[in-house]
Amino acid sequence: MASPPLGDDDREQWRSKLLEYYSSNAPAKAVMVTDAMMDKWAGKYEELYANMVEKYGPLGSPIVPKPAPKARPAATADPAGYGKQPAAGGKQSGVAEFRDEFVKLVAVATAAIPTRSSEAAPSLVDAKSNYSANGLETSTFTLCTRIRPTLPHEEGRGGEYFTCIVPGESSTSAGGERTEAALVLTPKVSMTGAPKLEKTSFAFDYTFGPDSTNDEVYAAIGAPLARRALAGSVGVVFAYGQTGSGKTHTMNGLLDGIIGDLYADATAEQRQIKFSYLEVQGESINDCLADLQAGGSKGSAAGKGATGVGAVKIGEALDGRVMTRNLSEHVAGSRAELVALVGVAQSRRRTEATEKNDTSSRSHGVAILEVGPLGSGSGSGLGDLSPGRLYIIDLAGSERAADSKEHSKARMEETKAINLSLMSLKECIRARTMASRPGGGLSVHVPYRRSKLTLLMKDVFDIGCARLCATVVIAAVSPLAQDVAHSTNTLQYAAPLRVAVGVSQVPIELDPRDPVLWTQEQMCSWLSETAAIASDEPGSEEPVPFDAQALFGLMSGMQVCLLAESEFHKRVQSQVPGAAGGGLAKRLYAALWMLIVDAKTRKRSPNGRLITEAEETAAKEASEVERAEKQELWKDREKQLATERSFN
Ligand SMILES: Nc1ncnc2c1ncn2[C@@H]1O[C@H](COP(=O)(O)OP(=O)(O)OP(=O)(O)O)[C@@H](O)[C@H]1O
Repeated sequence: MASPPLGDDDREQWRSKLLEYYSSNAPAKAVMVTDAMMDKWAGKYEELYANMVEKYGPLGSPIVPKPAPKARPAATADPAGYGKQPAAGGKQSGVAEFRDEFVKLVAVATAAIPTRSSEAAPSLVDAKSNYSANGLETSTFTLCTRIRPTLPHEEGRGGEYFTCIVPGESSTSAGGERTEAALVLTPKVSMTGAPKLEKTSFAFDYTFGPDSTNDEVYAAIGAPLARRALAGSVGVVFAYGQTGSGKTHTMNGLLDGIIGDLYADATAEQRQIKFSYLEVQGESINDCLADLQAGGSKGSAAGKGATGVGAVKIGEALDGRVMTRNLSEHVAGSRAELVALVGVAQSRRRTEATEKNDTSSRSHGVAILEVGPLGSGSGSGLGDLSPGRLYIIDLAGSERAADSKEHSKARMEETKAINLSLMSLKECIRARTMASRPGGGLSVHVPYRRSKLTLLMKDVFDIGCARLCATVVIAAVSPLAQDVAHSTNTLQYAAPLRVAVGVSQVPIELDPRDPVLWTQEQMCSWLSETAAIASDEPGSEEPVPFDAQALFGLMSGMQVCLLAESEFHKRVQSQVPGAAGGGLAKRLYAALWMLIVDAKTRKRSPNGRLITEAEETAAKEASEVERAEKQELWKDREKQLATERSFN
């Protein structure tokens, strides 16, 4: 006969039953059957038992309870923070339900924006030209945004596929500087359930709207950069934004136009155009043309992906220039050759289908064009013009955590690497912007060495960089409400980078003690003096005959600083053979190295002025005095406290 069911007041019998249950189905929890627990559940033992069965299964058939889902840390797949903001709309916000109302509200809001003149965009880069106090042309930053059109497959999809980002009004400052806004009309559903638009305006040097063509973008950005490259300066243009926002479309248009202009130039015959293409994936850099012969013909099998065949090394030279090792350069004799090279390089870039783009670039693609005179002594009449360089950078698109949720582990890692490098790019942009503000300058640290991508773009971020560099940043955005959070994020980060003409440039005081800046004569006289001092040192043999002019006479300070140590030794020893020459070369090279390091680490005030040694010593002494005064004050205070305590 079955024993009668236990009543809730059979405390000890319930205790045994619970112990038996836990020992069978969840042994680790058996210790929880204590008096306190029995007290807590007094009168409700039946309910407690039922809860246990639901959680751990019937007696003798344990089930393992599912752990509570853990929130995925944002840093894993979304370090750029794109996933933090909820997308506009979605089921929660109800934007899609009010689509028709929102479309009407956007139409009303945009009707109020004055129509723009139909003139083509001005040459934006030239408009930013500026001259510093010493009369030298300064580097420029030009900041644009491009709002792509709604794509055919997005038309008629309903829901949140409606436009909410448009070109806004243009305005001209008292100083005559013109800006153009990108207007974000974020759809929101109020607490009372009413649809409303939240307006945010971001100022750019120029806003290219959905109707702007690649030709228009080229005329404003590409043509002036091509002219500058032909004149021997450096230009960098990069686009960033969400995946599928139109970066590749824009950069390809720019590259096509620039190539056309370089070969259409009247002096094209006397110039040599070299092309390289690399892709950056996290910390790996791959040469996309590694297996091609110089003429563009194909060699062995191509290495796809940023490993193996075309692995490129990147670092900084003594004079601060960014140097690449193992990156092939291809001389393109004609426009057709260059177009073919570009085609090969781009076809090798890694692409994948993403939530937003079927052929999404999953690496940062960097096209480098070098434009120089056709070899020395060619009679080109181009003189000693140093080669111009253009970096045309098509960044991989950022993805929100929500958009990458279906990715495999490898793709998640890839997204993480892309977002991390974009995050360090953003940090550099932010720091560089702060440095451009009055009072910012050289005291702001721009962490461009933190990632390979930003190191490659050193000319853009190095505040102390003496090279003339025209930088153009294009913030690429989708116009759709569906993407509004991500687009706002892109605009938000880009907009502060716009710096007014005349404000951005910190006049850099040239350091007369920096050997990189010395003339041939200065370098030769320093080498002669240092060699004489070296041979006067105690223990040195007879003074060694050393003629710096004969060895380094035709070289500028920078050229001598760039010599490899072995080459430096070879030259000195060609004149002073044996151990004496070896010792001299060693001492001279070490002294030169010290000068370079000193110059690189010399302190400057926030306005860029060099701090003299006397000032540095005075500042140090002043801080010692201040510290001593503080210590005295502190001692007085302690005495006072001790007295107060003795009274109490
Ligand atoms: N201004 C434009 N006019 C017409 N079509 C455009 C425009 N911008 C982008 N598109 C189209 O949108 C799609 C996505 O553009 P694109 O591949 O350039 O995006 P992306 O930002 O480079 O994306 P990802 O970062 O994923 O590589 C392409 O089909 C492209 O042709």
